[in-house]
Amino acid sequence: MTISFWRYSHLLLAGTSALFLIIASVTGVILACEPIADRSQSYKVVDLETVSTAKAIIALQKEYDEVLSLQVTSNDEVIASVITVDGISEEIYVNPTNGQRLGKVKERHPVFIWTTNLHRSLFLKSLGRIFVGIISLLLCLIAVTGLLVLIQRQGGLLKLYSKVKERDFNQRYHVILGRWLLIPLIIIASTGVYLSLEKFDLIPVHQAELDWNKEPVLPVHYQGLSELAFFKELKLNEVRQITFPFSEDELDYYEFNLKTRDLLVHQYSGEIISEIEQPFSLLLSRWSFNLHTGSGSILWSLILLVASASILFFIFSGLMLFIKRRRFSDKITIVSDKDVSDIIILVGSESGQTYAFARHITQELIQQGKSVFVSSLNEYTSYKKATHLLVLTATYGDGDAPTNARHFLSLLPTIHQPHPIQFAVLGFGSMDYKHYCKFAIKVDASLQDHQSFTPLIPLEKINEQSEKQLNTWLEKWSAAIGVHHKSYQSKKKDITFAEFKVIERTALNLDQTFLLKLRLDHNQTCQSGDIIHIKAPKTDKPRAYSIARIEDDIVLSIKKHEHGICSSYLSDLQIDDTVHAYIEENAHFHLPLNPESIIFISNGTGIAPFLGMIPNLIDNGQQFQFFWGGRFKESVKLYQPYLPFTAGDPSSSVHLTYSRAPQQKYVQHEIWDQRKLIAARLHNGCHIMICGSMAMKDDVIEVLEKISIQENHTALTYYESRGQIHIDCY
Ligand SMILES: Cc1cc2nc3c(=O)[nH]c(=O)nc-3n(C[C@H](O)[C@H](O)[C@H](O)COP(=O)(O)O)c2cc1C
Repeated sequence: MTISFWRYSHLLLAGTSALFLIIASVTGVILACEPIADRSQSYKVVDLETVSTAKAIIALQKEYDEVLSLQVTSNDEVIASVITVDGISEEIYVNPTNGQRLGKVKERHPVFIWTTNLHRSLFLKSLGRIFVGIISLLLCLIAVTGLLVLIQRQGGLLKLYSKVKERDFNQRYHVILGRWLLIPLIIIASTGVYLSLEKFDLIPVHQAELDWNKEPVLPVHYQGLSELAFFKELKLNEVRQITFPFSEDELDYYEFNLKTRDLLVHQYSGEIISEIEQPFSLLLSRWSFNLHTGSGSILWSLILLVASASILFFIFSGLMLFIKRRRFSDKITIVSDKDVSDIIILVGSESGQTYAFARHITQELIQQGKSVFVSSLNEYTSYKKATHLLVLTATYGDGDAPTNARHFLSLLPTIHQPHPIQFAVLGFGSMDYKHYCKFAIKVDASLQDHQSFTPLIPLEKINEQSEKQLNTWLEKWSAAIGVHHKSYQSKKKDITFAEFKVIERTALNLDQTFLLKLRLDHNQTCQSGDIIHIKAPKTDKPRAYSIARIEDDIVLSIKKHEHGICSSYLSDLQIDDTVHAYIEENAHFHLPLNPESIIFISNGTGIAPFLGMIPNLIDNGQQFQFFWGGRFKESVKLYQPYLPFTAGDPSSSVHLTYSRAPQQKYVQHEIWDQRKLIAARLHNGCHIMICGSMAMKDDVIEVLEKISIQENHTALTYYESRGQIHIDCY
């Protein structure tokens, strides 16, 4: 089973039972205090191993008019039910060696009685008890699935207690507390389930009964108890309860309930008249009770208290992690069901900006009571109830589709729509490219040709995510489908350029490539995968480069182009020079949170973000595979100071290929050679990060597609829709 399966099960179980677990946890904490409070005033005065039952019985009979029973508590205190010489009947703690009264047995505090009722049945009697039993079972499953996630995450059972790699507070302590408290939690939950099953008579009990009609065999000499071997030898520590004979009649016996057996004993001869072993189910029930309530052990009560309180922390930190994962996910979660939605939004996006706009429209429509279904263009299919289709798509390369839209044009003619649908296409692109919004144009033309689709409004193109253009289009489209619209504001922060000091610049290598190390200012937060926009002097447009974050610096890998103004300017920089730039967050290409493993694929300068990510993974002991394609064997030397492996001695997780001599291999060929490993990793939830040229990306995606189908019998779009593929190409 994969980690994601167990993680989803863990999340689902916790999500459905969270409210009740909070009640169980708070009441559990209060109830765990009861044995601790009881122990603060202990009536244990002697070591029970040293006191014979003969001594205790004689002492009690001397001190009181009548003794009905004697009970030994799990805290080694002795309680006697007596009638005093003044004729008062009471339950008291006694000193078993002399029968002296130590204190009256108090009633339970009303707070504990109230809390017990809430904890056991939510004040709903039998129905509540059933409910609580089910919640206990769910807690058991949550703890077990949590343990399985933990075992897989730590790399096996034996590494369960090895160093915790997570840095995020909630994540880190979810794991640390989890591995210490899972066992107590499993015990609390499973004993809770057992006690519930027992309450509803679902545990078979074969209880034999003591035979009161049996006659004694041994002759009676009327000796005192102190002369009878049975009473002399049996010490109080083995006793749970003694019920005294009702009268002095020879056929009235002592009834002894010991730890594992029950006996009837003749009061004058000490002969065992009848004896039964207690059934295993009864012992199990007693253990369950003690383990669940902490009765009898102050240490265990404290562990129960901490474990119960920890449930609150697990719920809180789990919720925080869930929210964080959702926030970090660069895809919109699928809204509603494709076959019940009126409006279908299909997105074609590579770096996630188009999704931001899709998210805005979806939220607006949902707030107005519309049912909306959102997915990628690759996931195009039939829609039973749809009346409107909206396509939002970027363009890449030579007017090509973004990766998550590459199948749309071939899928379109093959799928039959049950009803006519009105469509609109909005293209996202940049006028800097020769084929401005060309893919959106192709999509629009294909939909026009399809008999199921009729245009609602003509195709529009948005240059560089222009908010002004977006809002004008939004007004038109909203009016056409009859909804209100709220203007769109991208969450991009205001751009402020800053000065970055040059710390290091390498010489050009044989590929005309060099590394530039810049110092970050204290206020700048960024991580590997973000983009730096650098403006060369006397130019208007900044150039974008992917960054590696290494401690307080960022490292860029730059290829000097013959007529490239910015790359030439950067290649001439000296130490302590400054560059004018700003950093843009590129969340969709950050290191995924706690991935099972990662496959890094890049060529040329696309290696840059990975120079910061790989050392991080190695530090955390996480699994990775690294594929890089360069031109010559010497090409990788430039990056060696940042890679914790050497070019000549690649470990099994490092795959370097060279397109020129000696072996003439491209990165996609090496990926194909490693297909078994890649397929297995993908299947287990591994993330793939691709950075480099668009041409390399197209070839790599083609090979991954082939591997996915051939080895896993699954289309690559399946892994894409689960957010496992991250692309940042240029
Ligand atoms: C490597 C690269 C190639 C691009 N090619 C084109 C293109 O051929 N035509 C175009 O109009 N825009 C092109 N663009 C611009 C993107 O389509 C545009 O930035 C879009 O808003 C990105 O949306 P996304 O973040 O959802 O992928 C290209 C952008 C990049 C980075």
